[in-house]
Amino acid sequence: MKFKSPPVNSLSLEFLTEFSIGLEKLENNRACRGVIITSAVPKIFSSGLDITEMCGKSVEHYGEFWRAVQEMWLRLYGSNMVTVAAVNGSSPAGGCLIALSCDYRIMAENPKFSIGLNEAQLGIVAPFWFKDTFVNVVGHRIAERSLQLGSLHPAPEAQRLGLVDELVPEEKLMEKAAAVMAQWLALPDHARQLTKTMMRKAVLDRLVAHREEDIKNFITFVSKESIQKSLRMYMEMLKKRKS
Ligand SMILES: CCCCC/C=C\C/C=C\CC/C=C/CC(=O)SCCNC(=O)CCNC(=O)[C@H](O)C(C)(C)COP(=O)(O)OP(=O)(O)OC[C@H]1O[C@@H](n2cnc3c(N)ncnc32)[C@H](O)[C@@H]1OP(=O)(O)O
Repeated sequence: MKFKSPPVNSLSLEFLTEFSIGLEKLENNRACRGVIITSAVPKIFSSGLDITEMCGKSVEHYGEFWRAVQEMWLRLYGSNMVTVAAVNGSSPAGGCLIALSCDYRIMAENPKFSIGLNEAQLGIVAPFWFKDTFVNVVGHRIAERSLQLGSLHPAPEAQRLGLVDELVPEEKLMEKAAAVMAQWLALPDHARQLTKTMMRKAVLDRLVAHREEDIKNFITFVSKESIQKSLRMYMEMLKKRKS
């Protein structure tokens, strides 16, 4: 799957819906045992959740949007397929969540590309299931420090922390991803799938059990005037940085 929503592959409601439908179709296709996720937009894997979806919209819209974010994660993190992220550009916040939800992460070895859960920098809080996914990849201490600081880690640091599994030159990224996929697909599906479920089930079940409460929390949180102000200021900062 190649993300192609220029300029920055931000995860809008429409993008998330299409992504989830795409994953569902592949999941239901018995001929498909694995998926490599990458980007067709130069230098950007995904800029994370589309901030405009969280600014100045109705309570109903926030609810619909957050359900789509949850749905995407439940499908990807809970997928029976082998999932490999070929991270060929920067990947903040929701973009990082997508990579973290895969079975294996390969990143282009460009120090200008960064990845991490930077929510704290926007004045918002990564939800518990973002945090759980992160902890399952890098461990509690690294996740705690990185989340509190809202760190975006340049590719070499991301590899040192275990946030990505390996770095390769950008031109070799897809070749490497295909080799990793072949290695993982060499195992019997049922054994690999049951093992994956065993490792991820508790974290998935926790969101399933608290899904409606999580949506309510998101709506309450994002509707606060102080949070709206932080998000607006962040968007302005992005625009100023450009000019
Ligand atoms: C205790 C109670 C707890 C309760 C908790 C309950 C719920 C939790 C609540 C909230 C959690 C919400 C979770 C959010 C996770 C997220 O994903 S937030 C998004 C974070 N993303 C970012 O910080 C990335 C911002 N973008 C960038 O850093 C850069 O754009 C880039 C990706 C590095 C690319 O840089 P580049 O120079 O190439 O491009 P530009 O910066 O010029 O951008 C082009 C264009 O795109 C716009 N844009 C960029 N990112 C986004 C985005 N994420 N959403 C929307 N729009 C984006 C940018 O503004 C430019 O627009 P233009 O000026 O109009 O051209």
